[in-house]
Amino acid sequence: MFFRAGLSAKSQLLRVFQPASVATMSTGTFVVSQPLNYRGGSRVEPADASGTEKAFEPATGRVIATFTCSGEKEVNLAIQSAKSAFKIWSQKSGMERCRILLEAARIIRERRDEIATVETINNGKSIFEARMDIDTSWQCLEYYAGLAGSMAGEHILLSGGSFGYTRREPLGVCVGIGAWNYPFQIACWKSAPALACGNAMIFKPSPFTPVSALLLAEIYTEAGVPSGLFSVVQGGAATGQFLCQHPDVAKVSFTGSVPTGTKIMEMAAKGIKPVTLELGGKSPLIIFSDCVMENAVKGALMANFLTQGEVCCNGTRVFVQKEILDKFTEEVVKQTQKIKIGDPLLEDTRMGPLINRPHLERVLGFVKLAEEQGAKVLCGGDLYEPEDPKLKGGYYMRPCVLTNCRDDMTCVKEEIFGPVMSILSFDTEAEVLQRANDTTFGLAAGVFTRDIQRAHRVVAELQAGMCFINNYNVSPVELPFGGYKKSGFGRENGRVTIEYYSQLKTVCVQMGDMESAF
Ligand SMILES: NC(=O)C1=CN([C@@H]2O[C@H](COP(=O)(O)OP(=O)(O)OC[C@H]3O[C@@H](n4cnc5c(N)ncnc54)[C@H](O)[C@@H]3O)[C@@H](O)[C@H]2O)C=CC1
Ligand SMILES: C[N+](C)(C)CCCC(=O)O
Repeated sequence: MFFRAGLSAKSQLLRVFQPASVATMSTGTFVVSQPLNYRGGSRVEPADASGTEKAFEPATGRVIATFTCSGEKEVNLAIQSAKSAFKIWSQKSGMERCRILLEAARIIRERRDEIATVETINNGKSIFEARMDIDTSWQCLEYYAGLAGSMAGEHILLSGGSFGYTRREPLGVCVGIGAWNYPFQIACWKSAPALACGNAMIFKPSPFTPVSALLLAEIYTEAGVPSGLFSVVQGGAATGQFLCQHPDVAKVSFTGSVPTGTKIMEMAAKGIKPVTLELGGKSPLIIFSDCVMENAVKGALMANFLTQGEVCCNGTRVFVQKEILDKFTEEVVKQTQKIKIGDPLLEDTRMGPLINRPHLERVLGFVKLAEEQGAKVLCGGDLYEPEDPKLKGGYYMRPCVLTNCRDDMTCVKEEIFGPVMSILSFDTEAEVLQRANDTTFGLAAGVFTRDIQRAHRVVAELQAGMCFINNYNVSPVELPFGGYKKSGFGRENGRVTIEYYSQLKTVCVQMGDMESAF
């Protein structure tokens, strides 16, 4: 088995990368038998349990791992171990941390295909996309490695030669809680800035996708972080609560749904802990009639069908200016029907299965409801049955384009988190802006137009944290990402995220004798 679970830290250091093992991986073969918790620099079985979970291969419906959810004792042990590691790590200079993070980035790059393969097997996204995710993962580590050495405070002169200065200090033990749609990328987008700032991190993946975070933990160890600095605890809501409520946890960074985000914030409020919340969305994509049609069509597909549509920032409300509605719709349907669905490990597949059966049924339910409410299904929205017999138990559907949509329909108001695009038409810029902003979410938005002034005028009015002009769903790690309104707050990526993983200490220095009111 290619998966090097269970090797000691030492033998991992001696490990030689074996790309041949990746080549032998195919859909329907992978099983994980090693522990999926990572603490103190190695894989461990949790010290106590609050139930068990099964992880699936969505392409086939096979169980690939059965694991124990961590109880309070295990969470406490992980926090203890993180606290010890924090003592060592936080004393290192930024340049020392930089070197280790760069080494981790290098290892991820070297093992890109292997990590992408694991991601595809456990999540279902195409291998083509998974490789892109792994690229934005190592790029994130590289980016924060670069910033680690240049973190600095200010020096402020005061009267009489006195002065003050500020120190940017780490927070301590941070918790990362992830969703299942970008398991490895989320773990990197949270841990890279956390570690760069001198923190330790305990990461809890979604129980649907427990596997790839372990590879990251092993890579950090191999790169030289102190043992315990990055730990993985597995489990669902109960385990997450133990983490969020622990008094020794300094910060929680969460990616997931709005209802869970609310609970996380409530728990953090009790301990006065800062939180970063990356929540859901129902983002607008506005296509003006003066767009470059070919680009706008590509944009609409990128905005809706990456990772089977299971993307928080997807532009699922596609507003098209009336003059080009028919032409645009025809072209979008044509391109959507060409998307190759099937075994996600095949090189030419562009859409794999959804994450699990209940989610597939939920997404199909949204399509049915849309039809009942008057929308017209132009393509897809039904089950896809691959010919390959080993894929029969998988969770596939055809990507769907809906037209005749109205703003009050459920498919236009609620996050579907599946491959379902709703097309709406509009007349004027003022009208589309009002409709685009008429949502409690505010994660992302997109505009396609050739009119440069209109593009900037429109994005200035859009109530969304991440706006795209003439592209969509690209993720340069240099750019901050995060939401407005109920899509959350705090940011991931970009320079600003340093502020979310550090705290500012002010030091006020008296040079002469001090004065007193007494
Ligand atoms: N803004 C963003 O970057 C993203 C947002 N999302 C949102 O996430 C949702 C899908 O992801 P899911 O994993 O189903 O979301 P979820 O909110 O059910 O779970 C997310 C994570 O929180 C954990 N969790 C659940 N209850 C908890 C509790 N009470 N305390 C602590 N942890 C708890 C889960 O085990 C999981 O690891 C979508 O609705 C989407 O809107 C997903 C990906 C990215
Ligand atoms: C990588 N990207 C931009 C397509 C999505 C990132 C946010 C998420 O985790 O859903």
